[in-house]
Amino acid sequence: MEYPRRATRDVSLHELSKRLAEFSQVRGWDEYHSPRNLLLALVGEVGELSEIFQWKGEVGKGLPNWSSADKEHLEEELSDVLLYLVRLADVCGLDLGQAALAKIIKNAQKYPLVTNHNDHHHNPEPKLEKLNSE
Ligand SMILES: Nc1ccn([C@H]2C[C@H](O)[C@@H](COP(=O)(O)OP(=O)(O)OP(=O)(O)O)O2)c(=O)n1
Repeated sequence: MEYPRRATRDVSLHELSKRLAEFSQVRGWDEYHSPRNLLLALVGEVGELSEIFQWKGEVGKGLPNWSSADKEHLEEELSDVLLYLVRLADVCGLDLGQAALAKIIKNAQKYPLVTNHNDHHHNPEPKLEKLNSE
């Protein structure tokens, strides 16, 4: 695949869930896709994802100097993690998209924005009360 890529349509977690359910069903894999097995598979893929960054030192945003092949490999491992995560939530009967939105709201309540009016021009970045209090 070439980089940078054209933006295409948005993909929903529901769509991924449906595609994964069908993928498993037609292969007769449903009995193996238990919550525990999927969790272990997820952790295994997180390990493979970590290997890509292992020993590299800090990596710049946008992955400067990475080859297309390296970026494609990263895309595949990120996808494996996402797909097992989405499948895990689905077989648990949970709506991961709604849960994640609810969690973002909860996070915002836990870490409210604190605007420092006196220092606005010097430091326009919003401060996190939680970090300041630590
Ligand atoms: N029982 C399985 C096996 C695989 N997959 C799907 C989900 C993952 O997206 C991908 C994982 O496939 P592999 O276990 O073959 O892992 P890799 O693609 O990482 O291959 P490799 O470990 O050889 O790099 O296939 C699945 O849903 N259920």
